[in-house]
Amino acid sequence: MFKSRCKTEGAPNPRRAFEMKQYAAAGPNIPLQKDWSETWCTLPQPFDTVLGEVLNYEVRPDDVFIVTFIKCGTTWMQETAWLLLNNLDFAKSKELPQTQRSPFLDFHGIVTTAPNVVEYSKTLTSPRLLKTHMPANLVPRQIWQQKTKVIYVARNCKDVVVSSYHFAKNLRLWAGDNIEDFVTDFLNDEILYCNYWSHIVDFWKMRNEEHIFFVTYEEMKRNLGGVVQRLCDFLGRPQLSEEELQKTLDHLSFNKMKDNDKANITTVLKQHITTANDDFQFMRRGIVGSFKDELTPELQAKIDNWSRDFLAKHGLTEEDIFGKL
Ligand SMILES: Nc1ncnc2c1ncn2[C@@H]1O[C@H](COP(=O)(O)OS(=O)(=O)O)[C@@H](OP(=O)(O)O)[C@H]1O
Repeated sequence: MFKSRCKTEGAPNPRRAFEMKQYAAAGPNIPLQKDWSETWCTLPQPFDTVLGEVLNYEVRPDDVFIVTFIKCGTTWMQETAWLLLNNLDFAKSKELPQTQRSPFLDFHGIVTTAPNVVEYSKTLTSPRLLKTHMPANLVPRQIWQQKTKVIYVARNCKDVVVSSYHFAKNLRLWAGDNIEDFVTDFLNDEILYCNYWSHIVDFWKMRNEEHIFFVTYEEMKRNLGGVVQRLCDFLGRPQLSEEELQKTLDHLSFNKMKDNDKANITTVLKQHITTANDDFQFMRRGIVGSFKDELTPELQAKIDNWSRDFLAKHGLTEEDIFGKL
Protein backbone atom coordinates (compact mmCIF):
# COMPACT_ATOMS: atom_id res chain seq x y z
CA MET A 1 0.00 0.00 0.00
CA PHE A 2 2.85 2.38 0.69
CA LYS A 3 5.38 3.26 -1.85
CA SER A 4 8.69 4.17 -0.36
CA ARG A 5 11.27 5.96 -2.37
CA CYS A 6 14.70 7.01 -1.47
CA LYS A 7 16.39 9.70 -3.50
CA THR A 8 19.73 8.86 -2.01
CA GLU A 9 19.52 5.12 -2.57
CA GLY A 10 23.02 3.74 -2.86
CA ALA A 11 24.53 6.90 -1.40
CA PRO A 12 23.23 7.22 2.15
CA ASN A 13 23.76 10.58 3.81
CA PRO A 14 26.37 10.08 6.58
CA ARG A 15 24.59 12.72 8.65
CA ARG A 16 21.50 10.59 9.01
CA ALA A 17 21.38 9.40 12.60
CA PHE A 18 19.20 6.48 11.58
CA GLU A 19 17.84 4.93 8.43
CA MET A 20 15.25 7.15 6.79
CA LYS A 21 12.82 6.43 4.00
CA GLN A 22 10.80 8.77 1.89
CA TYR A 23 7.17 7.78 1.83
CA ALA A 24 4.54 8.75 -0.65
CA ALA A 25 0.93 7.76 -0.28
CA ALA A 26 -0.07 5.33 -2.99
CA GLY A 27 -2.87 2.93 -3.66
CA PRO A 28 -6.55 3.30 -4.40
CA ASN A 29 -7.68 3.48 -0.78
CA ILE A 30 -5.93 6.69 0.04
CA PRO A 31 -7.94 9.80 -0.75
CA LEU A 32 -5.19 11.85 -2.32
CA GLN A 33 -7.01 15.04 -3.27
CA LYS A 34 -6.25 16.33 -6.71
CA ASP A 35 -4.56 19.51 -5.63
CA TRP A 36 -2.51 18.04 -2.80
CA SER A 37 1.15 17.88 -3.49
CA GLU A 38 2.52 14.43 -4.04
CA THR A 39 5.81 15.26 -2.44
CA TRP A 40 7.14 12.51 -0.22
CA CYS A 41 7.54 12.63 3.52
CA THR A 42 10.87 11.60 5.05
CA LEU A 43 10.42 9.27 8.01
CA PRO A 44 12.50 6.74 9.92
CA GLN A 45 12.25 3.13 8.83
CA PRO A 46 9.90 1.95 11.67
CA PHE A 47 7.17 4.03 10.04
CA ASP A 48 6.47 1.07 7.77
CA THR A 49 4.10 -0.06 10.55
CA VAL A 50 3.25 3.25 12.20
CA LEU A 51 2.12 4.82 8.96
CA GLY A 52 -0.57 2.17 8.56
CA GLU A 53 -1.67 2.61 12.17
CA VAL A 54 -2.00 6.36 11.73
CA LEU A 55 -3.64 6.26 8.30
CA ASN A 56 -6.23 3.73 9.45
CA TYR A 57 -6.72 5.39 12.85
CA GLU A 58 -10.30 5.19 14.10
CA VAL A 59 -11.44 8.76 14.44
CA ARG A 60 -14.28 9.80 16.77
CA PRO A 61 -16.68 12.48 15.51
CA ASP A 62 -15.65 14.98 18.20
CA ASP A 63 -11.89 14.38 17.98
CA VAL A 64 -9.74 17.44 17.36
CA PHE A 65 -6.41 16.99 15.56
CA ILE A 66 -3.45 19.33 15.79
CA VAL A 67 -1.46 18.87 12.62
CA THR A 68 1.86 20.61 12.09
CA PHE A 69 5.23 20.37 10.45
CA ILE A 70 7.82 20.03 13.25
CA LYS A 71 8.79 23.06 15.39
CA CYS A 72 5.86 25.22 14.28
CA GLY A 73 4.32 25.81 17.72
CA THR A 74 2.54 22.46 18.15
CA THR A 75 3.05 22.18 21.91
CA TRP A 76 1.96 25.76 22.47
CA MET A 77 -1.22 25.14 20.49
CA GLN A 78 -1.83 21.80 22.23
CA GLU A 79 -1.78 23.57 25.61
CA THR A 80 -4.11 26.28 24.26
CA ALA A 81 -6.64 23.95 22.65
CA TRP A 82 -6.61 21.49 25.57
CA LEU A 83 -7.58 24.26 28.00
CA LEU A 84 -10.43 25.41 25.76
CA LEU A 85 -11.72 21.86 25.28
CA ASN A 86 -11.54 21.21 29.01
CA ASN A 87 -13.32 24.26 30.42
CA LEU A 88 -10.04 25.91 31.44
CA ASP A 89 -9.19 23.12 33.88
CA PHE A 90 -5.88 24.66 34.98
CA ALA A 91 -5.62 22.26 37.93
CA LYS A 92 -5.73 19.16 35.69
CA SER A 93 -3.37 20.75 33.19
CA LYS A 94 -0.81 21.05 35.98
CA GLU A 95 -1.36 17.50 37.20
CA LEU A 96 -1.07 15.54 33.96
CA PRO A 97 1.79 15.80 31.45
CA GLN A 98 0.67 17.25 28.15
CA THR A 99 1.79 14.09 26.35
CA GLN A 100 -0.93 12.20 28.26
CA ARG A 101 -3.58 14.85 27.77
CA SER A 102 -2.87 15.30 24.07
CA PRO A 103 -0.98 12.30 22.68
CA PHE A 104 1.38 12.44 19.71
CA LEU A 105 0.17 9.63 17.46
CA ASP A 106 3.35 9.08 15.46
CA PHE A 107 5.79 9.32 18.41
CA HIS A 108 6.57 5.61 18.58
CA GLY A 109 7.60 5.73 14.93
CA ILE A 110 10.43 8.09 15.79
CA VAL A 111 11.22 6.63 19.20
CA THR A 112 10.61 2.91 18.95
CA THR A 113 11.03 2.44 22.71
CA ALA A 114 8.19 4.88 23.44
CA PRO A 115 4.79 3.41 24.28
CA ASN A 116 2.36 2.80 21.43
CA VAL A 117 0.53 6.12 21.51
CA VAL A 118 -2.14 5.00 19.07
CA GLU A 119 -3.19 2.30 21.56
CA TYR A 120 -2.97 4.69 24.53
CA SER A 121 -5.16 7.27 22.80
CA LYS A 122 -8.01 4.77 22.66
CA THR A 123 -8.26 4.90 26.46
CA LEU A 124 -8.94 8.64 26.54
CA THR A 125 -12.39 10.11 27.08
CA SER A 126 -13.84 12.41 24.42
CA PRO A 127 -13.27 15.00 23.17
CA ARG A 128 -9.71 13.89 22.42
CA LEU A 129 -6.99 16.26 21.29
CA LEU A 130 -4.51 14.39 19.11
CA LYS A 131 -1.21 15.54 17.65
CA THR A 132 0.42 14.39 14.43
CA HIS A 133 3.21 15.74 12.23
CA MET A 134 1.98 13.82 9.18
CA PRO A 135 1.33 15.73 5.95
CA ALA A 136 -2.23 15.99 4.56
CA ASN A 137 -2.01 12.85 2.49
CA LEU A 138 -0.80 10.70 5.40
CA VAL A 139 -2.99 11.82 8.36
CA PRO A 140 -5.80 9.45 9.42
CA ARG A 141 -7.93 9.13 6.28
CA GLN A 142 -11.15 9.33 8.32
CA ILE A 143 -10.35 13.01 8.95
CA TRP A 144 -11.18 13.68 5.32
CA GLN A 145 -14.16 11.34 5.24
CA GLN A 146 -15.74 12.72 8.44
CA LYS A 147 -14.49 16.30 8.12
CA THR A 148 -13.00 16.09 11.61
CA LYS A 149 -11.76 19.34 13.15
CA VAL A 150 -8.11 20.06 12.39
CA ILE A 151 -6.04 22.86 13.89
CA TYR A 152 -3.05 23.49 11.64
CA VAL A 153 -0.15 25.67 12.86
CA ALA A 154 2.46 26.91 10.37
CA ARG A 155 5.69 28.79 11.12
CA ASN A 156 8.09 30.58 8.81
CA CYS A 157 10.68 28.38 7.18
CA LYS A 158 13.90 29.94 8.45
CA ASP A 159 12.80 29.85 12.11
CA VAL A 160 11.71 26.25 11.65
CA VAL A 161 15.13 25.39 10.23
CA VAL A 162 16.88 27.00 13.21
CA SER A 163 14.55 25.47 15.79
CA SER A 164 14.74 21.99 14.26
CA TYR A 165 18.53 22.25 13.98
CA HIS A 166 18.89 22.76 17.74
CA PHE A 167 16.27 20.08 18.43
CA ALA A 168 17.73 17.43 16.14
CA LYS A 169 21.32 18.17 17.12
CA ASN A 170 20.75 18.22 20.88
CA LEU A 171 18.66 15.07 20.85
CA ARG A 172 21.19 13.56 18.42
CA LEU A 173 18.48 12.70 15.93
CA TRP A 174 20.81 14.14 13.30
CA ALA A 175 24.46 13.21 13.14
CA GLY A 176 25.99 16.31 11.55
CA ASP A 177 27.57 19.13 13.47
CA ASN A 178 27.00 22.49 11.82
CA ILE A 179 24.05 24.51 10.66
CA GLU A 180 25.33 24.79 7.06
CA ASP A 181 25.08 21.02 6.66
CA PHE A 182 21.72 21.00 8.38
CA VAL A 183 20.34 23.57 5.93
CA THR A 184 21.59 21.41 3.04
CA ASP A 185 19.89 18.33 4.49
CA PHE A 186 16.68 20.24 5.23
CA LEU A 187 16.45 21.57 1.68
CA ASN A 188 17.19 18.09 0.31
CA ASP A 189 14.35 16.61 2.39
CA GLU A 190 16.75 14.52 4.47
CA ILE A 191 15.26 15.69 7.80
CA LEU A 192 12.29 14.13 9.60
CA TYR A 193 8.91 14.93 8.03
CA CYS A 194 10.40 16.98 5.19
CA ASN A 195 9.33 18.34 2.64
CA TYR A 196 8.46 21.46 4.65
CA TRP A 197 6.60 23.50 2.02
CA SER A 198 4.34 20.81 0.66
CA HIS A 199 3.20 20.13 4.25
CA ILE A 200 2.24 23.76 4.77
CA VAL A 201 0.89 24.64 1.34
CA ASP A 202 -1.55 21.72 1.29
CA PHE A 203 -3.21 23.02 4.47
CA TRP A 204 -2.95 26.65 3.38
CA LYS A 205 -5.06 25.71 0.38
CA MET A 206 -7.68 24.19 2.69
CA ARG A 207 -7.61 27.08 5.20
CA ASN A 208 -11.15 28.26 4.39
CA GLU A 209 -12.76 24.87 4.86
CA GLU A 210 -15.08 24.77 7.85
CA HIS A 211 -13.28 21.95 9.65
CA ILE A 212 -9.81 23.49 9.25
CA PHE A 213 -8.39 26.14 11.59
CA PHE A 214 -5.22 27.48 9.96
CA VAL A 215 -3.04 29.76 12.07
CA THR A 216 0.60 30.80 12.11
CA TYR A 217 3.06 30.86 15.00
CA GLU A 218 3.66 34.48 14.01
CA GLU A 219 -0.01 35.34 14.56
CA MET A 220 0.04 33.55 17.93
CA LYS A 221 3.00 35.72 18.93
CA ARG A 222 1.31 38.89 17.64
CA ASN A 223 -2.15 38.38 19.07
CA LEU A 224 -2.63 35.21 21.11
CA GLY A 225 -5.79 36.65 22.69
CA GLY A 226 -7.39 37.04 19.26
CA VAL A 227 -6.34 33.51 18.27
CA VAL A 228 -7.81 32.10 21.50
CA GLN A 229 -11.19 33.77 20.94
CA ARG A 230 -11.25 32.67 17.28
CA LEU A 231 -10.39 29.15 18.40
CA CYS A 232 -13.30 29.19 20.90
CA ASP A 233 -15.66 29.77 17.97
CA PHE A 234 -14.04 27.01 15.93
CA LEU A 235 -14.29 24.53 18.82
CA GLY A 236 -17.87 25.54 19.61
CA ARG A 237 -16.95 26.92 23.03
CA PRO A 238 -18.14 30.20 24.56
CA GLN A 239 -15.86 33.22 24.25
CA LEU A 240 -13.68 33.75 27.32
CA SER A 241 -14.40 36.59 29.73
CA GLU A 242 -11.63 39.17 30.12
CA GLU A 243 -10.58 37.56 33.39
CA GLU A 244 -10.51 34.03 31.92
CA LEU A 245 -8.62 35.28 28.90
CA GLN A 246 -5.92 36.96 31.01
CA LYS A 247 -5.49 33.82 33.12
CA THR A 248 -5.22 31.72 29.97
CA LEU A 249 -2.68 34.03 28.32
CA ASP A 250 -0.61 34.01 31.49
CA HIS A 251 -0.61 30.17 31.56
CA LEU A 252 0.41 30.10 27.87
CA SER A 253 3.23 32.65 28.10
CA PHE A 254 6.66 31.34 27.12
CA ASN A 255 8.12 31.73 30.62
CA LYS A 256 5.18 30.13 32.40
CA MET A 257 5.12 27.20 30.00
CA LYS A 258 8.87 26.82 30.32
CA ASP A 259 8.58 26.58 34.12
CA ASN A 260 5.61 24.22 33.94
CA ASP A 261 6.98 20.68 33.75
CA LYS A 262 3.58 19.35 32.65
CA ALA A 263 3.57 21.58 29.55
CA ASN A 264 7.31 21.80 28.85
CA ILE A 265 8.11 18.43 27.25
CA THR A 266 11.89 18.60 27.88
CA THR A 267 11.80 15.88 30.54
CA VAL A 268 9.56 13.51 28.56
CA LEU A 269 11.80 13.83 25.51
CA LYS A 270 14.95 13.21 27.55
CA GLN A 271 13.33 10.18 29.13
CA HIS A 272 12.52 8.57 25.77
CA ILE A 273 15.35 9.87 23.62
CA THR A 274 18.30 8.60 25.58
CA THR A 275 20.84 10.10 23.19
CA ALA A 276 19.79 13.62 24.32
CA ASN A 277 22.50 15.99 25.49
CA ASP A 278 22.19 16.91 29.18
CA ASP A 279 21.63 20.57 28.40
CA PHE A 280 18.85 19.94 25.84
CA GLN A 281 16.00 22.43 26.32
CA PHE A 282 12.74 22.01 24.38
CA MET A 283 11.62 25.56 25.24
CA ARG A 284 14.49 27.39 23.57
CA ARG A 285 13.86 31.03 22.55
CA GLY A 286 10.19 31.18 21.55
CA ILE A 287 10.50 34.21 19.30
CA VAL A 288 9.81 35.20 15.70
CA GLY A 289 13.01 35.87 13.79
CA SER A 290 15.61 33.81 15.65
CA PHE A 291 16.99 33.11 12.15
CA LYS A 292 18.12 36.74 11.98
CA ASP A 293 20.95 36.20 14.43
CA GLU A 294 21.48 32.47 13.90
CA LEU A 295 21.73 32.16 10.10
CA THR A 296 24.31 33.94 7.96
CA PRO A 297 22.93 36.17 5.15
CA GLU A 298 24.13 33.47 2.70
CA LEU A 299 22.15 30.72 4.41
CA GLN A 300 19.10 32.95 4.66
CA ALA A 301 19.34 33.67 0.91
CA LYS A 302 19.77 29.96 0.14
CA ILE A 303 16.59 29.09 2.04
CA ASP A 304 14.71 32.08 0.57
CA ASN A 305 15.58 31.06 -2.99
CA TRP A 306 14.48 27.50 -2.36
CA SER A 307 11.22 28.73 -0.80
CA ARG A 308 10.58 31.17 -3.64
CA ASP A 309 11.01 28.42 -6.25
CA PHE A 310 8.59 26.07 -4.51
CA LEU A 311 5.98 28.74 -3.75
CA ALA A 312 6.08 30.27 -7.23
CA LYS A 313 4.70 26.97 -8.57
CA HIS A 314 1.64 27.56 -6.37
CA GLY A 315 1.36 31.29 -7.15
CA LEU A 316 2.35 32.12 -3.56
CA THR A 317 5.01 34.04 -1.66
CA GLU A 318 6.13 33.48 1.92
CA GLU A 319 4.63 36.85 2.81
CA ASP A 320 1.16 35.67 1.68
CA ILE A 321 1.24 33.08 4.45
CA PHE A 322 3.27 34.71 7.22
CA GLY A 323 3.13 38.43 6.53
CA LYS A 324 6.32 40.51 6.72
CA LEU A 325 8.96 38.87 8.88
N1 LIG B 1 4.44 29.34 25.02
C1 LIG B 1 5.25 29.46 23.97
N2 LIG B 1 5.47 30.68 23.41
C2 LIG B 1 6.29 30.83 22.34
N3 LIG B 1 6.96 29.80 21.76
C3 LIG B 1 6.77 28.57 22.29
C4 LIG B 1 5.91 28.34 23.39
N4 LIG B 1 5.94 27.01 23.67
C5 LIG B 1 6.79 26.44 22.79
N5 LIG B 1 7.29 27.37 21.96
C6 LIG B 1 8.30 27.19 20.90
O1 LIG B 1 7.82 26.35 19.87
C7 LIG B 1 8.93 25.63 19.29
C8 LIG B 1 8.66 24.14 19.40
O2 LIG B 1 7.71 23.82 18.42
P1 LIG B 1 6.82 22.51 18.49
O3 LIG B 1 6.05 22.47 19.75
O4 LIG B 1 6.05 22.47 17.22
O5 LIG B 1 7.91 21.35 18.49
S1 LIG B 1 7.68 19.82 18.09
O6 LIG B 1 7.88 19.71 16.63
O7 LIG B 1 6.35 19.40 18.48
O8 LIG B 1 8.77 19.11 18.81
C9 LIG B 1 10.16 26.06 20.07
O9 LIG B 1 10.69 27.17 19.33
P2 LIG B 1 12.21 27.69 19.41
O10 LIG B 1 12.33 28.32 20.77
O11 LIG B 1 12.35 28.70 18.31
O12 LIG B 1 13.10 26.51 19.23
C10 LIG B 1 9.55 26.47 21.39
O13 LIG B 1 10.36 27.31 22.18
